[in-house]
Amino acid sequence: MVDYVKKGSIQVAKELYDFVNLEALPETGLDIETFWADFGKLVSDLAPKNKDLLVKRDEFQKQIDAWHKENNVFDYHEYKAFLERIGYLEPQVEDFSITTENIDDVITRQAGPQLVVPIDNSRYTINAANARWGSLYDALYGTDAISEEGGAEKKDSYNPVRGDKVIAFAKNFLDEHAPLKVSSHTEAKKYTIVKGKLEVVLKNGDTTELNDASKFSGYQGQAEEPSAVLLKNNGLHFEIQFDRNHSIGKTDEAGVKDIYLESATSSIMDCEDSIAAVDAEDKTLVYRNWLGLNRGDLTSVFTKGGKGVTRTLNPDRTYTGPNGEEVILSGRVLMFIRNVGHLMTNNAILDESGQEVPEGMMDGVFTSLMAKHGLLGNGPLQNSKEGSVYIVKPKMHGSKEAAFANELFNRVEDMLDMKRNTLKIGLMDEERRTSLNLKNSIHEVKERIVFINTGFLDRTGDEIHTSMEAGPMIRKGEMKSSTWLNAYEKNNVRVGLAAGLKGKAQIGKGMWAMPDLMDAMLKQKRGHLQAGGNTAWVPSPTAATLHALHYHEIDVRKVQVELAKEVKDYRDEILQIPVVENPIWSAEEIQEELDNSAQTLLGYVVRWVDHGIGCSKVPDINNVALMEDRATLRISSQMITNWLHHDICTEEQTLNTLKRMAKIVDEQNAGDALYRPMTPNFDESIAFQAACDLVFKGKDQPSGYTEPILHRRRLEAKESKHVIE
Ligand SMILES: CC(=O)SCCNC(=O)CCNC(=O)[C@H](O)C(C)(C)COP(=O)(O)OP(=O)(O)OC[C@H]1O[C@@H](n2cnc3c(N)ncnc32)[C@H](O)[C@@H]1OP(=O)(O)O
Ligand SMILES: O=CC(=O)O
Ligand SMILES: [Mg+2]
Repeated sequence: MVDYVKKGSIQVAKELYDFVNLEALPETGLDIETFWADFGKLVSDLAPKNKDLLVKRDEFQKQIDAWHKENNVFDYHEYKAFLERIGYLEPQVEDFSITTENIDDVITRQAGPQLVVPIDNSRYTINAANARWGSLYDALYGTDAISEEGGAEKKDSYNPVRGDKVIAFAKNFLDEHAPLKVSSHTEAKKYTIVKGKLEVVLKNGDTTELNDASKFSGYQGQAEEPSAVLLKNNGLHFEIQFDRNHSIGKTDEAGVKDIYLESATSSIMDCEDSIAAVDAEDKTLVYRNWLGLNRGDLTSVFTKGGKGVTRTLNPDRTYTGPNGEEVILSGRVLMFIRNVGHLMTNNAILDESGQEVPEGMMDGVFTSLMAKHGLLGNGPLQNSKEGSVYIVKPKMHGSKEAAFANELFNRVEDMLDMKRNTLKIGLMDEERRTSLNLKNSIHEVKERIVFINTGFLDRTGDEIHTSMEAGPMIRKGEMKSSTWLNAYEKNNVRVGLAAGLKGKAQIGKGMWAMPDLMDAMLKQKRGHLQAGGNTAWVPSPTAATLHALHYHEIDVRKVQVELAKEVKDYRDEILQIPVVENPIWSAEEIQEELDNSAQTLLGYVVRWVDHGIGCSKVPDINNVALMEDRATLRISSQMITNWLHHDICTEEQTLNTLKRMAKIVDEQNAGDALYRPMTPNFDESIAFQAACDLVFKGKDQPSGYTEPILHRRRLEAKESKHVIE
């Protein structure tokens, strides 16, 4: 039973109410009574509009379903005309340019990795905030970016053969991006600063300097024996660090102990798909962490390797510049906060008729309130130098929903006494109706937009669900190379550039969802920059450091200049539905696809429902660890639902597959003492029931979203004490 406090027209769960009154409102200049009265008014004014937008989504889906049922023979021109007629495809607004102001340099002047982190985990969240800088040596040594061939295996103790490979890679990086006039960094014996210039004494006694002296940006320590030299390339910094007493530094003739890269320039603190927040208790934790991040005083105390660790936010980094001036660089990422979308409600607050209020409205108000502490400088650190708050809004369908977000943000600014457009918006392009109407959607938020991003995972889920009645979908692995997806990626960049995002806003690319495959990421993720993305998502700080290498290789500003010349309307390609007309899959192929989706689905859902963990590394059937979140779950559940609906597989086969895979997932988790197996009593496992719901009731889920089922089942698990803390 939730303990509520009645406050005017609304009821607020006591835990959240106390937190807001005692921790969040003090020092903001806002009055408690006025705040809650304004919140009640906001809900009564905007909740009905929110509801109407969701009704519109359902109406479109019903119309599209009916059209496919009536039109067995697909005629593209008729299909498109139908989408225009019902308003799903909107008439496009005239050309325009965005006018956002007060944007931090990270967005306007830098291209770099964007790290996403579940905000309910303070340890990871602080780590993400500090991931602005990362050790290249560690990132290479600890991952498959360096192969184990030739005796370079990772061992319990330091393996010098592997270490040498790491150093060779890193010195090559220096030669590529801060080359010397003569010779190579591998030949360096000493680095010194002479008359504001970097001088390098070589092993043969000669002295050389940087090919491009302007890359030298500062140093730490003494000019004649610096402890770090700061360099810059393509707008990103890196440090060569020296210590002749360090275990690595003493093996290097120049005393180099590491190379530190500016890594994640920005980070997304996620209240959405990577967390499980279903009630006031969970939401309070989320908001409390965000408050600490904005004040700069968030701390996490934990045990690692048998040792107690207290993790705090890093300070800025200070250097002496080439002319003796002080140079200060941020020690932390620029933080965005991803709110939830317009779909869900949460029982943390009830409206005048006892209904749960829209969770997106709660997030809008509370995440902005917490950020106000940063704007006012209430703590030791500040996020934005420009006085802006960066909110990512996911899962919006079309321009009317973007307009609604804008209206909500206006109202929140008024309520929190913030200047108009203090709240910036990152618009996720991850639903079909937004991709098709992207220009109009950007137009609705043109004074506050700071990023668009192709959330291709949710977008794939929406692709499957929207065209559920069109036929059986191609296999999951084929989606990435399909016509619609490639056109969607290109369209996002093209529309963004045409709307003037270059130099004003990020054009972001999606997540690298294989956190352990760093070699593959190094080989593939430069494609995001070549496609015009000036940021792209990574799942971990290590991935951020390695992905940063791509931004040294490629100057995205130049790529964007070229891409901006292209004039093309991709919407006809985006509308190519990825169905198979005459499926000829063998029984083995069908079973393989089912096994694959069922395994990752169960592996993710069991941790969500029983443990409240919203983002997990789950092995697929080939034992590759995949990052699973609600968006990947949306794909796997909708995939199976689609094949069931089109009789590619049977209910019995699917249930048997789920049961068989549950056993495998149980075995994979056998080492976890807190794990609650799904087998053999399937009926008693709430997690297994959730998985079945997602698949067998998947067709009826709004836009194929997984949140309604997950939330309901997690609440059930919490109530029945099936929860594992
Ligand atoms: C479609 C979408 O919406 S994508 C966006 C949602 N996805 C995400 O947010 C992905 C975020 N990533 C994660 O949650 C995690 O990296 C996972 C779940 C994928 C893997 O987590 P784990 O199995 O614990 O990772 P692993 O054991 O390899 O590494 C743990 C270490 O890395 C750190 N770490 C891992 N991921 C992150 C992260 N995203 N941010 C900060 N630190 C991280 C941890 O803090 C920990 O270090 P510590 O012990 O010093 O604290
Ligand atoms: O939010 C990201 C996605 O791919 O979905
Ligand atoms: Mg998404």
